[in-house]
Amino acid sequence: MAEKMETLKTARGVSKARISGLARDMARRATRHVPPRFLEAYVFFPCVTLIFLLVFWCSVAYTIRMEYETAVSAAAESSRQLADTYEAQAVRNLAEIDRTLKMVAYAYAMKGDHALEEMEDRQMLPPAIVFHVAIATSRGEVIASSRKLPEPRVGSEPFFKAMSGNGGDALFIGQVERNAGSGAPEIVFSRRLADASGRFAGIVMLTVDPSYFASAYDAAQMGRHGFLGLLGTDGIMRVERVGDDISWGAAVAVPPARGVSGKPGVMPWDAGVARFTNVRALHGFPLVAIVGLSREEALSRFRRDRQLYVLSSAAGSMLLLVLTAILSAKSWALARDRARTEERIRHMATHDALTGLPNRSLLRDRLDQELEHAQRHGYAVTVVFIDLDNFKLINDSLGHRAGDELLKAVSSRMRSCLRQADTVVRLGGDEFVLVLGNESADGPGAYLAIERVREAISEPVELVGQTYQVTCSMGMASYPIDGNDAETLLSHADAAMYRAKEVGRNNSQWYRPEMNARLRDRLRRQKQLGEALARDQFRVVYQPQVDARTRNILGVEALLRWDHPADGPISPMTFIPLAEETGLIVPIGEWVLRSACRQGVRWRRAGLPPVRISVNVSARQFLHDGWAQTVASALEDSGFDARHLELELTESLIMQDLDRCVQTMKRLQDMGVRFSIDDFGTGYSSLSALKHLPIARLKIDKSFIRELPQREDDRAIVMAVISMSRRLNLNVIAEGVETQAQVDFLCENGCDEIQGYYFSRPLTPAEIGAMLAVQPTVASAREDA
Ligand SMILES: Nc1nc2c(ncn2[C@@H]2O[C@@H]3COP(=O)(O)O[C@H]4[C@@H](O)[C@H](n5cnc6c(=O)[nH]c(N)nc65)O[C@@H]4COP(=O)(O)O[C@H]3[C@H]2O)c(=O)[nH]1
Repeated sequence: MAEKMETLKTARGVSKARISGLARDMARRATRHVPPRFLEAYVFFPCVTLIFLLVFWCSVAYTIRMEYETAVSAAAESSRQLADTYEAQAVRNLAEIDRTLKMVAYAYAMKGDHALEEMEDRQMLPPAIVFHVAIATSRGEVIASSRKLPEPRVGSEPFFKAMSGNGGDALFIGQVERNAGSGAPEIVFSRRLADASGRFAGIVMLTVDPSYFASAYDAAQMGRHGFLGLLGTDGIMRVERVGDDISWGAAVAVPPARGVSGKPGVMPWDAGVARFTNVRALHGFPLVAIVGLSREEALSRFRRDRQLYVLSSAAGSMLLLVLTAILSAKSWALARDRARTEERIRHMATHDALTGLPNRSLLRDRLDQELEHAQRHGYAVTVVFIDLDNFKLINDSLGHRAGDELLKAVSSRMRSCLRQADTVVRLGGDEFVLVLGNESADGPGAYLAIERVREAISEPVELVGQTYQVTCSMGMASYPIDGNDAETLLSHADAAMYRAKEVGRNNSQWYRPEMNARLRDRLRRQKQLGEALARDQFRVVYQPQVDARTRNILGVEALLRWDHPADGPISPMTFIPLAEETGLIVPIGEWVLRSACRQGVRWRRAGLPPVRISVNVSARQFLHDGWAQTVASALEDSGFDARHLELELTESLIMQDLDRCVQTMKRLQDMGVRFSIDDFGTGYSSLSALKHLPIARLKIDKSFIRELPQREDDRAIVMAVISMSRRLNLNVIAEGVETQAQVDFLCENGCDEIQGYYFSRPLTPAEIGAMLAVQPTVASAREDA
């Protein structure tokens, strides 16, 4: 039974503890699986993407570089091959021209003036459409020409002058000149003619259009900006061709004999256009062949490919960046949600779900921090244990929802009357702990704060439409006086709180060393109390309630006794509050009720007159669901007449929840059960409320009887209660009557019944049986019945 009670009592606490345990577990698990920050997808993806893009663009740059070098070397190679071809072609053409001049010179020596005519007839001359061959005398008169047009005199021409002087017999290649007759540009190749004695006899000339030497220009290979040219070693360009443009006569510096260019550059004849240029000195001729390929054209394909490559790579990179951004954004959102969930779980693990206050698991952290701070700066820290006095009752009677409302209200009041730096913790149930830090060791701060909290808690609170007042018991322990560490301070504050409860609730107690021993005792008692029912250590004694006039026993009050095997009899004043607090009063009270009912039946069966039995009922019992059912079952099981059963309720019990109380009372009244109000005068019963209650008797508390008849105010109260009962048509009984004077006073003032040591102490059932057996009549009891 005790176990069952403990289970009932802690059911909510356990489930809350289990929830917060679960939350802690979830928090642990959640944090255990959290990857390091750099492995979070929203960091990892961009990093991997950036590294990938870096590598990718390095490889793009490398590939472009390689492509460029391939394109450059291909262009250089192409330029070299073209130069080879051009060189060979130019040398062949020049050699042909020179051979023609030599043949004409020979024929002139053999045949005289008709040599040219004869060679022409024999088709020994190159095609006249391109080449013109002529012979001039030593005076410069043209005496034979393959050209039909009359040849001008050439005596003044530079080539003639050059030949007529000491020119030797080498081939002379003139500069490009305009023909005096036709105006067409021409290059004159000439050789010296000598007479038999070797004197200058004239010259043989071959003129050709300079474009003849540029005809090798192949636009398919050289593009529109390729360069093809023949440069005289005298620095005068004989012909140069760029695309379709042919020109001559430019004076440029003569390049090295064999210039091979692997790289593009701008040569003196290039007019700013960079080219892959190859220069070849023509063997045996005073000429240099030049071939140049425009860099722009040679690398245009590479440039196109490069652009395409860069654009497609950039597009790919952009796509990748966009995808990464989307993934990262999603992952970031997920991570943020997860972080919020973790935060929520962490909060759940460290805070109480109902009140939002820090819970037990955070208490140690906060307290340790405060102590560390206090040790460093010489401050005091006060730990306050708080337990609401009537919480269990309100929770049981008004329901959990009202209990929750009360806890929330109390929590926010406590929070609002403390500093931000102070900690308010809900341990579970109706237990709270305050940690008041930063107190100067001898200042009044903690006292004032504790008083503020006590007052705030006891402010009236509205629950299910009614106003209630809740008080609390507080226990305090301070660093450094009462302990140096969290463990000690908490246990000392707890012990002080228990002391506050013992002293009578609604008060606060500072820790004193002897409290610990008391607390240990109390816990031991609590455990023993839980086992007492099962070990059959309880018994019930009965105290007679006698008629004030006739002194006949009208009823008996059932009073519980606990015979502890080791400690002897234990007073109900000690163990009943403990049983109420732990909830054990419910099964214990039921046992008393059943015992009393059974005893009543036993007396009847023994042939004794019927007697009223009053049973004390505590609030927790009475407001417990199913109490009426328990009474009905006790009556039925024992067969005791309900009309002889009286339940003693206290004023405070009734006032806790008047409506509910009235409801239960009415149900029991319908069965025949009666009620008396115990300890009348000690509470604050509303008289108008009493009028509506199905009450048979008022019991004047013994505290008003003790000093009767001497004390005036007690006299006044007793008389007032008796006269009020008269008016309300209620029976009055005085308890704790010990003296004749008290009896006289009560009788004189019309008290109906009397209970007290004056007549009898509480007795065993057998002793009561014996008393009843000798009693002449039990008129009142019978009347009542
Ligand atoms: N000084 C003095 N005292 C007298 C005199 N006559 C009777 N008493 C004592 O006064 C108490 C009367 O009970 P109570 O007011 O209901 O007060 C009771 C009642 O509140 C509680 N109690 C006892 N038995 C039960 C029980 O079965 N159920 C519940 N709920 N409470 C119980 O324990 C309290 C104390 O019970 P007890 O120690 O038995 O103390 C009894 C009784 O022994 C007298 O002339 N002078």
